[in-house]
Amino acid sequence: MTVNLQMLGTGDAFAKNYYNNNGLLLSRDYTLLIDCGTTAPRAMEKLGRSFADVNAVLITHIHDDHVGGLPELSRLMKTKFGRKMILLIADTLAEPLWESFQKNSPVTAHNPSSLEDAFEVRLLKPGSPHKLSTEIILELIRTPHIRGKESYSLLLGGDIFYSADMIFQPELLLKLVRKQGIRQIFHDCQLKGPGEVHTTLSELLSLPEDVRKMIRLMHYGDHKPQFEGKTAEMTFLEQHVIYAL
Ligand SMILES: Nc1ccn([C@@H]2O[C@@H]3COP(=O)(O)O[C@H]3[C@H]2O)c(=O)n1
Ligand SMILES: [Zn+2]
Ligand SMILES: [Zn+2]
Repeated sequence: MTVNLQMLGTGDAFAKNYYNNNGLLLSRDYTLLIDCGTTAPRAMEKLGRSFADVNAVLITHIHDDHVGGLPELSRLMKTKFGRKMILLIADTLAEPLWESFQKNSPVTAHNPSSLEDAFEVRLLKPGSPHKLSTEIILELIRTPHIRGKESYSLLLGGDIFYSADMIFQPELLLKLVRKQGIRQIFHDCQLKGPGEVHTTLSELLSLPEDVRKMIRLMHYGDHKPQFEGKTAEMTFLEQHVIYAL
């Protein structure tokens, strides 16, 4: 049994050469879209994929590069496929997501009247494993990004960590690897300048070698080519490439 990861994009919020950092978790009987930023519909088109083949969309936090494509996704599902997409979201994020959804929606006569009108909403409890299919089990872990706003990274299958946008958390990463048997880490990475709300490359380089070996970098800026060969054992996750997990 194999689960694959294909990123629709690996760029940060301002990247022009990369689509937003959104991913498809692909298994034999279930496809999960992780985040749906403004560029997600275009990236799906570019990959020749259809939202009709996605079983659910999971949201990590409320920033446009992670949720800006949801109004188009909802509209497409209703008009083209006559149904609603399943939306998986931490219970605490449902209200702020609805506010952002309304802000990102063009005004039409058929705008949804609630999040439940736009999606089949499934609220997830952070800190508990959720079995989505025979091969996909995930848990939301709250991680810091913007002060006062909740954001959730993902534990996939108990041995993979997929960061939401987050401030560097070395203790968490060491605990996941040393105590919880994590063997792969997909991490957001700000390559230049102070991190502020993201983890920087310098911070990730300060981790021990055995942890660095597990890390693939994502959510990077357009200057990424300048950093090839400068990330020690860490490798860049490339958009559109299919990785076996
Ligand atoms: N100068 C900036 C810096 C950041 N931002 C927003 O902050 C968000 C941080 O998380 P993100 O998901 O990378 O998206 C960033 C921008 O929306 C912004 O809008 N302007
Ligand atoms: Zn982001
Ligand atoms: Zn963010």
